[in-house]
Amino acid sequence: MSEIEFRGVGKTYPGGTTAVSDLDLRIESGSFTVFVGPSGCGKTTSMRMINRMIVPTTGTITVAGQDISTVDPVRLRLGIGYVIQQAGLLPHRTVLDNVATVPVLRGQSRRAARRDALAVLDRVGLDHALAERYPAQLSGGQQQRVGVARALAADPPILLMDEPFSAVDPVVREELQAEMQRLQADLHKTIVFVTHDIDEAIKLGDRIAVFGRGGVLQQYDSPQRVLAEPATDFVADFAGRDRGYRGLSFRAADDVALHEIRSVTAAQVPELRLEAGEWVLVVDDSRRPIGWVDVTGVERVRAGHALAESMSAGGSLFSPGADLRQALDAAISSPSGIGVAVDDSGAVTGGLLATEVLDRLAAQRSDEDAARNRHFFEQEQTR
Ligand SMILES: Nc1ncnc2c1ncn2[C@@H]1O[C@H](COP(=O)(O)OP(=O)(O)OP(=O)(O)O)[C@@H](O)[C@H]1O
Repeated sequence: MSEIEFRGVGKTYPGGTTAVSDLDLRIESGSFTVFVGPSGCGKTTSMRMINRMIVPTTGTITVAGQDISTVDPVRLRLGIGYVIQQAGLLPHRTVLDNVATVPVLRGQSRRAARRDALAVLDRVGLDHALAERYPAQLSGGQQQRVGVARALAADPPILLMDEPFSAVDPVVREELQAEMQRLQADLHKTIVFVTHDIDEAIKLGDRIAVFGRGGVLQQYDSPQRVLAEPATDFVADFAGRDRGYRGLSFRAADDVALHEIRSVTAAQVPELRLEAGEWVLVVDDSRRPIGWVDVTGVERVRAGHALAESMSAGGSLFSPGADLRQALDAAISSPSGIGVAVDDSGAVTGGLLATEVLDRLAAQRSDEDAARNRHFFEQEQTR
């Protein structure tokens, strides 16, 4: 068990800045908790008080029921992995030795620690070929993976992650987020993750703690509830005007209708007879989508231009198990207005329309509103 609890915790720095005010928070063992909020609202300070890098001014923090102010900080930190932005790797040690650092410090033989480190590299999706490189010889995303591997190597029950993915580009960031979700599904660590990005918080967190100015906790709730029922105007503002749209990611899209899509292979494109405004999907031999063509595209191909230059790139795809947000994204990012649905192998299974996705949303919401209002009318009658 590795539950973390803050009771009446405050931190005022020597200069007089109050970074955290009267924080009460219980982080369940095995949960993924995200501290989110704008810059300077005390997220990092709150996180660093968990491993005693920062000492609170008031209040108590317990880990697994034990007041951490009574635990030797070195011993405490052996059970708490820590991942930071830019990975914080030792520049003069190889990837493998970086990952093996803490186990060696804990007394494991170097040979055994290096062997185990290789297994951890597998866990975080890093090729063994990278093991003997130095950090500077890796991409930003690879460095972050090494940072995560190093934190996992000692198999600590708790993992603290301070903006670990904020310095990498958006595509790599999504990959790292997905990797984290996969890892957590396997490992069930108690993870505390700091970010200022509400989308990252919603994606990763089982629970989100939204911090506001002066380090005041505004809401501690599931991502769904932070979006649907913001506790304060600050949370509503921070979660953004498009929080209704973000909330679509919690709605299943399995009942959205799929229509047949008109599709051709690349070889068939020159034969197409299209009206203005008509679109046809180009697929490969395994029926995987390549792009869309309209009448202009077909004319360009006939005039001898390469197909790749004549097509319009497809939008995002709608995969099995995806939610309403992905369904709507697929439809509105497609040049034809038709979202492309694919199966697990990536082959086209049909098309979906934005208007029908919105109809599904309206139907789901009207059921929920009816259920809420029924309760309201019952209350009226019993008065
Ligand atoms: N060592 C320090 N001495 C004095 N003030 C500090 C110190 N560390 C942080 N602060 C101040 O405490 C407040 C909270 O900082 P903290 O880093 O916890 O916020 P944060 O929410 O993590 O912000 P960011 O996202 O920018 O890292 C800020 O006003 C900051 O300037």
